[in-house]
Amino acid sequence: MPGVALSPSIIAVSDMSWVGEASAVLVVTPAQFMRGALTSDMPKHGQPLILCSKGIEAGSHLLLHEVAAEANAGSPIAVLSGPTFAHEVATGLPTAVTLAAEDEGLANELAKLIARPTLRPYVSNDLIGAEIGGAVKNVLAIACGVVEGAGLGQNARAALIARGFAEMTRFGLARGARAETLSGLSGLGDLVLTCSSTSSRNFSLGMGLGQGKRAADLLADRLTVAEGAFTAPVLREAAAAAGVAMPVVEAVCDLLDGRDVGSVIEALLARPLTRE
Ligand SMILES: NC(=O)c1ccc[n+]([C@@H]2O[C@H](COP(=O)([O-])OP(=O)(O)OC[C@H]3O[C@@H](n4cnc5c(N)ncnc54)[C@H](O)[C@@H]3O)[C@@H](O)[C@H]2O)c1
Ligand SMILES: O=P(O)(O)OC[C@H](O)CO
Repeated sequence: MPGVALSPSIIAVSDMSWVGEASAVLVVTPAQFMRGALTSDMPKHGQPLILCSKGIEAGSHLLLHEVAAEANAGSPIAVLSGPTFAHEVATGLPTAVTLAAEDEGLANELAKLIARPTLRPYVSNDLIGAEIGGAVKNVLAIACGVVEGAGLGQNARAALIARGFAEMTRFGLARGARAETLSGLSGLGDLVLTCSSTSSRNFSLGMGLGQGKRAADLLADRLTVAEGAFTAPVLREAAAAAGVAMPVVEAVCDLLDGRDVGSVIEALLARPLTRE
């Protein structure tokens, strides 16, 4: 993040043994590397792990708090998620987030540690809901970027946000999330943010797909992660396993697999009419 100075209270180190000095650990590797980072690299001192990454593990279909519990048994786990473009948080623009932990006492303690005059955490004990909102919205943001890139209009984007939220809710409820978490900051809040801005890496990946570029070329050019590209195929499998229909997610998978935009949109619109 060029041009943004680190707070003097943050010390950047490359030696993981420093983790022992911390009162809590923010875990921020891309989702698919979280198990590896927690298993092999990190000394285990039993401090709370605050998971900030958004995704579902490939193969196991586990949410990241489940991955962390397996990789680092004994550490208390919390999830920090919500509408948080990093450059806005870093420059002190007002931001609100969900901070979830099974033990609400822990969530309250961590909220005090993390809160700043312009960063306001709301606590929850619904880890599943907080994680599913963040993981699913990344895939839906790709879809909204496609709409922008292909010039499909603002009606289409609003429809995708609303129907995408219906998919997020169906999948979340099937996996044990609470509806009010999905309609809160970490679900609907983050969905609205990432579906409306080119600051989102997922949205901008979708824009490229909508302009007819190949997913492999777009991903090869990136310096930072667009999690939705990795979550989409995992989510498609996990939704099938849970018996949940997610047509927008399937359409994103088809586009990432190289199908052309016109035929994917046509197929999405040609599905049988149904109840809202
Ligand atoms: N950037 C944001 O605005 C933002 C906001 C909220 C949540 N997130 C989530 O945070 C996570 C990380 O996002 P980011 O923007 O920091 O991504 P990034 O790609 O900029 O950085 C990820 C970090 O993980 C490291 N890393 C990459 N591969 C690794 C591996 N195999 N083992 C260990 N470390 C590895 C990278 O060196 C880098 O320091 C994602 O899940 C993202 O969805 C990002
Ligand atoms: O740039 P994106 O699409 O990864 O979005 C970043 C954050 O998840 C927004 O909350």
